[in-house]
Amino acid sequence: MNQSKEQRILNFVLQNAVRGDPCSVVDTIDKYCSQKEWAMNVGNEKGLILDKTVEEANPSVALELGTYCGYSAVRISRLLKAGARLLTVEFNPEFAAIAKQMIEFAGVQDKVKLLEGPSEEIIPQLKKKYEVDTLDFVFLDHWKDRYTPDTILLQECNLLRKGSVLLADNVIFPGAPDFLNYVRKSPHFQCTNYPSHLEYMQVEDAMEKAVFLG
Ligand SMILES: O=C(NCCCCc1cc2cnccc2s1)c1cc(-c2ccc(F)cc2)cc(O)c1O
Ligand SMILES: [Mg+2]
Repeated sequence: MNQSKEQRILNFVLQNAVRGDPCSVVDTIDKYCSQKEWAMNVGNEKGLILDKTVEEANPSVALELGTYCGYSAVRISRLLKAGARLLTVEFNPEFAAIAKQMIEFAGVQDKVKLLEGPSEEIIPQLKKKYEVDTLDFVFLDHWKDRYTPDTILLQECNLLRKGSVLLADNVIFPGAPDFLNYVRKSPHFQCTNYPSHLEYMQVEDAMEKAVFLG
């Protein structure tokens, strides 16, 4: 049975990155995906925007929607302070299995909890089943048409507090126009746009930061 692209990315990391070194895992995925096979990791250009936003938020509890191969889970968790944790949600079992191995190879497994399932099922379980009070940081990188309903669901589940930071990938390409409309029109969010490019391509993209005002 021939391998999936995601399995080839993982194998390249296992053979070329340094075990226990998150930066080498991130750089090795970027090397593979820019030189051999494109894949939907946030990439290094938008990754630097993600890094700065995470460092500024300095979250104790972070949520990522859309794990994929674990690139941004490794990228985010390497910046977390002692005792802080990242909950990352993936819908596709094959991707989740790859991400689990990627996270363990990077040595960040103690900071990351990988949850499998659709966001609309997982979000309402965060408080009781996963002992979350409120979320300090949320990275939206899953189905683009779920950004808005899941932002509303996070509010309905009382998971946001004054100052909670949402950062959304791909608001230009593939695009999340309804999300941009929603957060920019809402009196409950302070928004900032960060123009960038689609990972590994020269196509325009952007990230949107939306800080919850309570
Ligand atoms: O679709 C994208 N990401 C989402 C896929 C994850 C599906 C999930 C749903 C779900 C539901 N609940 C919980 C967890 C999850 S994970 C995506 C696509 C492109 C792209 C694709 C083609 C192209 F030509 C140019 C860009 C670039 C990107 O950076 C992306 O992020
Ligand atoms: Mg993305």
